[in-house]
Amino acid sequence: RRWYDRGREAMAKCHPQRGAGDARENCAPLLVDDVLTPDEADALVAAADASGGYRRPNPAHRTEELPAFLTEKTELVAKAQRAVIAALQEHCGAGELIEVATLVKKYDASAPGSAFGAGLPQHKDHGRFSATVLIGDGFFGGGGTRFEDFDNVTLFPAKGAAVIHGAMVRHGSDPAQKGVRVILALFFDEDHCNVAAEFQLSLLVGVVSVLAAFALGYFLLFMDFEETTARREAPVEAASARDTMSYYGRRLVEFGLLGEHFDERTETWTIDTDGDLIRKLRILWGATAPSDAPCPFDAATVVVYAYIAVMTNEAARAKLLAEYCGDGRPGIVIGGLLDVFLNPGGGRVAAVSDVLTTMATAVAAKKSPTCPIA
Ligand SMILES: O=C(O)CCC(=O)C(=O)O
Ligand SMILES: [Fe+2]
Repeated sequence: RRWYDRGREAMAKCHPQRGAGDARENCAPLLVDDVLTPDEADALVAAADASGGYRRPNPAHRTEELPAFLTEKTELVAKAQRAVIAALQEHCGAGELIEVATLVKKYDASAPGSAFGAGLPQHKDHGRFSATVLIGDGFFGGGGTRFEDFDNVTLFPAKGAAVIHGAMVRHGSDPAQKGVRVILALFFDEDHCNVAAEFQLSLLVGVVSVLAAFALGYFLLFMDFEETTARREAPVEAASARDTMSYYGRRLVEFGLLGEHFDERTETWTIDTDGDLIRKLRILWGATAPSDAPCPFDAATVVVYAYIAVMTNEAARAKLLAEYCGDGRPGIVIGGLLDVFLNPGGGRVAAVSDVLTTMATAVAAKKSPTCPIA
């Protein structure tokens, strides 16, 4: 086999992209019993509590999240993954799956916060397939996984059982009225889509490298040495920027978009411009772009859409609009992202704000955004 055959096969298999008609991502919800025994579920909650790694992604929600992928994978998490993957293969026609994200989530009805209580508004997930394993059932009232797209059917797995479904099916958890509900949330995508994304990236890197080689040759032929020396002495602009940590920033961090660039102590994040960010955004774009997105693939719109795509619910959207458009300072966070990404040296803030304002207005009006910068 030629070197690129695997990548081409993966691309063919991965098509259509998420949101473009792969029926499996709309796979109907199903209860799967005995993913873990009740004792194993208790042990997993105890291990999660002992890790001390819980974070609150949104102060308005009484929800704490422990990104299990940051901790050592326990055998219990691996067992749950094997069981739900087998069920997704049987029920939804899934193929070989890879992990997109794995989280332990704790919904505590007595924790401070008000917006949505101890639950999650309706949303779609990352990846193509999702599973929620109930591991802590010390709650009363509410607390089921509700599926808006399926006549609001609400499923209540027993402790150690799971709900599985396609990631594009809208769902959320009704707030627990009393006590604490704990789940293991598992998100998957097809393995060949990962291979396809890597292959597309390698092609892009190849093309860019050839262009860069030509540009370098041209530069070496014609460069003006004196001017270059002068430039080298000019103060070096930092190729990164800092911004105030927000809920959305946290989501980006959690989904691996900003890597290690989050400083817990100062609650600030630093955006890298080394290409890793855009690589991940491209993969995320493939996994989460709105299906009616009219923009052609374009670096800046990818950032905007990726950002909007992580805001999977009404509350988050309202918060975005209030936070970034309501007070006359549109787009601080996303503006910072775009500005750094497009122009590490600075500038371009006004253009960036225009992009965000257009997008945010379209989102608020529930219209599909047109492409302001393509
Ligand atoms: O808690 C639940 O029942 C659903 C969790 C969920 O949808 C998620 O974590 O994405
Ligand atoms: Fe979900």
